[in-house]
Amino acid sequence: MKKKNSIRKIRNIGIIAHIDAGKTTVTERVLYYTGRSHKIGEVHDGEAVMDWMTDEQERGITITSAVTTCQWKDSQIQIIDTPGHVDFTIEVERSLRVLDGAVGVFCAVGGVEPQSETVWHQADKYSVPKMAFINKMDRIGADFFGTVGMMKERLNASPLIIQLPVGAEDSFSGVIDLIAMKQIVWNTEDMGATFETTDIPADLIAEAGEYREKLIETVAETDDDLMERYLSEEPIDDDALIDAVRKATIGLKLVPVMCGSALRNKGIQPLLDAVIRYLPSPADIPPIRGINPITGETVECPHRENSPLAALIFKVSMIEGRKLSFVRVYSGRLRSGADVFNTSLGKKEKLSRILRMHANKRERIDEAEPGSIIGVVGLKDSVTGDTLCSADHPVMLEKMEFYEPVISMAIEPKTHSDQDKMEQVLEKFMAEDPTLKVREDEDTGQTILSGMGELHLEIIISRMQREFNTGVNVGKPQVVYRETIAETARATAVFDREIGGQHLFGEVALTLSPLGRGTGNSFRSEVTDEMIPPAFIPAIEASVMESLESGAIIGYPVVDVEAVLTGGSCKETQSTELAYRISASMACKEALAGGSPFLLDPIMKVEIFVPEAFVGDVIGDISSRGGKIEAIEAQRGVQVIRATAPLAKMFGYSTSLRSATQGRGTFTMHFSHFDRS
Ligand SMILES: Nc1nc2c(ncn2[C@@H]2O[C@H](COP(=O)(O)OP(=O)(O)OP(=O)(O)O)[C@@H](O)[C@H]2O)c(=O)[nH]1
Repeated sequence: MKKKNSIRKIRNIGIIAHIDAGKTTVTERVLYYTGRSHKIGEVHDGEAVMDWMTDEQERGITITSAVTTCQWKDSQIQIIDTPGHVDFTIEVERSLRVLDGAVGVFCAVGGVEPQSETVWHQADKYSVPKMAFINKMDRIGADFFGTVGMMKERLNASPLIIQLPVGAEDSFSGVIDLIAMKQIVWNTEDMGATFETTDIPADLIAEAGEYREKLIETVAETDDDLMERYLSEEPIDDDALIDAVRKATIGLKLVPVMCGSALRNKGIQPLLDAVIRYLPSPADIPPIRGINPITGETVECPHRENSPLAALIFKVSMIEGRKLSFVRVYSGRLRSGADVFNTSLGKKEKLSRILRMHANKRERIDEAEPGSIIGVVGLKDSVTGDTLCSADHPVMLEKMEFYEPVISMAIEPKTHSDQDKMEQVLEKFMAEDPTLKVREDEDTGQTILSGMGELHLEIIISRMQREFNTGVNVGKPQVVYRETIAETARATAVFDREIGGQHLFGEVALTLSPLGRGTGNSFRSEVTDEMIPPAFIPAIEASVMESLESGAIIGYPVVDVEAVLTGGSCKETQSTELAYRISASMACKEALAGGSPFLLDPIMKVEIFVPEAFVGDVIGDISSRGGKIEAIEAQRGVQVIRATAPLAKMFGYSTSLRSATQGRGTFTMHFSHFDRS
């Protein structure tokens, strides 16, 4: 039996980093030193424990949000893998929601690079307390203070140096702990598993003293008690200092900075100690709030075992044909074998197993306490974003997001044997990813994949090929449009025919009128019972709604149209549901064609982060793409340009932004709404 952890001993953290800063290597070392992973899988050997998807290894990006639990001293650290690419911002944001703190890993040579700027800003948006680890101190050109400077400049962070590097590049041997005022030097023979704590060498005493003074001064500025003691020159003990650093970190006032070299096995153990010391436990952060779906009231879900259950599914994976849902428990306990209520689905689901995910094994546990992040087997219909709770205390933790797949791509199996595999693999992907849609094109019979962006679909295709050995031919990515009408149009259709020896009759008169953008479609009946018997109205409504799925121009779904059933007739013995369905569909198609139909573009909400000097060029480029600038504001040292732009004009934008900003600009892009471009 696993030792039970008190909630104060849990740390849920994410590691945020620019591609190549060493996130995987740091994570690997953490798993190694915490004793759960027995072999260090170097990234370049393709054996890293976290990066188990082939695609990630080849592309060098991390796209899963799996969680890995490890034990450090008497605490439990749960590492949530945060993906870093813009096309996956929904995944990034979802993982930022379930973690309580983050460690930013920076390369001591490259410093703060654009991609980490974006994720850092997102973490700021979610008020996530952070620490920084300046990695690769062994590399030529490693510059600890330069990187700290960039944290101020580019992230507008308030770094708090709590360690100094000893030596640099080849001679980097360890760190000076400015709180304990000791030197830590790593042994090289045992992969850095052991280290020695010594007095600070004479030649570094002055520098260490100076930085300790700065440390106390900076922390004192955030803490009145400490400031008083500092000003009256009272001695400040380590515990008081640690306590004040912890408060300032959790209060988002300071970012403790440490350093090391993950590859050379230096700096990881103090980093783990600092995660426990300075980053919050679930009990240190304000309780999450949800909505009671029945009353609409706000419900607080404190991290307490005796509160009603509230848990969030933040990722679903199909592993070996089984659905594994990753869940964060906020309130109450999740018990294996128990029924839970899925608020989003409005029904009960059975939990068959709860698994604690370690790097190299899954451990079955009977129950999960508040603050736990675990894998759950048995939830059949639940998807990412759903809330689990108890039926007598319903709560919805996350607003249902409305995903609009905006890019589609036709795919077909390469060979006959790929056909069946393709269907199975797509089914698996859809179970994992609520943003992926698959349908068959009625005219061509091709399978059409739709998703959130170009890269999203590209990754799906390459996973099909590499992980599942399923060959597919793919078409060009296409924008998914919507259709609507510009003016009111009326149509009457009569179905009057003999089918299978029976005479069928139905007459329907329909008026379609344009509605405001974003209203959706609606249906209303104005007919009397004599014109059309009420029993047939639901069938007519269903048929009209179905017909609106396919517009008159290209066949994209029709939106923002009001359909009014204005007339019709019946014949007592001949009118049937089928006849009304057919006539309603005919009338709808005719009215759509007569209402001056036009296409609506997916309009994207674009957020671009750039240094001041490039703002003019970026605005010019966005405007030439038909984009509209909504706001420009300074945020933590960079300019944030918020704009909307039609997706069709945003293909290849990342390349163009990179070249316009010497690689400094980054952006995120989300679907906003459909409109005329
Ligand atoms: N010299 C040196 N190289 C390092 C260090 N840490 C990581 N590396 C190397 O840097 C490269 C990138 O490291 P990763 O751990 O894959 O970086 P990452 O941030 O996970 O990168 P992605 O998976 O591409 O996002 C690898 O070749 C590592 O071996 C370090 O401390 N010193």
